[in-house]
Amino acid sequence: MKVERLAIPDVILVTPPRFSDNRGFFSETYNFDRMTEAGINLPFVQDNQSLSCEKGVVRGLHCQLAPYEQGKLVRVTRGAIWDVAVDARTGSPTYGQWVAAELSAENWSQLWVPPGFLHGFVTLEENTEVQYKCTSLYSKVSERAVIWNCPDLNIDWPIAEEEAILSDKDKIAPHFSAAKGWFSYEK
Ligand SMILES: Cc1cn([C@H]2C[C@H](O)[C@@H](COP(=O)(O)OP(=O)(O)O[C@H]3O[C@H](C)C(=O)[C@H](O)[C@H]3O)O2)c(=O)[nH]c1=O
Repeated sequence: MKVERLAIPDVILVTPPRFSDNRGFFSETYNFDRMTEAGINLPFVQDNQSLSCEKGVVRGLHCQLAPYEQGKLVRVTRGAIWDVAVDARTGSPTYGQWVAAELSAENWSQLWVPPGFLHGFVTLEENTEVQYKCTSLYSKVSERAVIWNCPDLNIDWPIAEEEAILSDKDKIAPHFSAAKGWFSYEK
């Protein structure tokens, strides 16, 4: 399995092997030993799947506060996304910095977004299906959001603001300054 630590090294891009033949393909999309070797070693308790019908759908930037902070292992089974992780851990040397990767059904890559990060993506194709494993259960009361195009973060989204398709909730999310103290950094 290909493993790449991104510019924020706690965020890891993995690409499991895919075995093709005349019938199609087979892939172990999650293997505990291989993911542990790659540095993704928290237990998962919930699988999520979302379908975004249009190109330009933006979901995020979201997280859940302790004790429900979530690590997420994100993959795309149809279409493509530009997946973003923002370091929200107060005291981190990369606090307020972001990394991104294109995940698609074609490249088969998965992104590990650790607890303490905000997560969001924009779809690059219509009818994009995203599946992700979470290390904590959903807790509506623990959910927090930061506006996707926050000027404090300066994320280089591959779409114009006017093209973004957002939920009502995401349209009114606060700036990143609201995230101070949400998470703390442990070396
Ligand atoms: C996240 C979640 C949502 N829901 C329900 C709550 C709403 O009735 C409905 C849609 O939720 P929401 O609009 O928050 O879905 P997204 O905008 O895709 O949120 C996700 O977007 C970004 C990319 C994330 O990383 C998070 O996993 C998550 O916040 O699903 C549940 O029942 N369980 C859940 O775990």
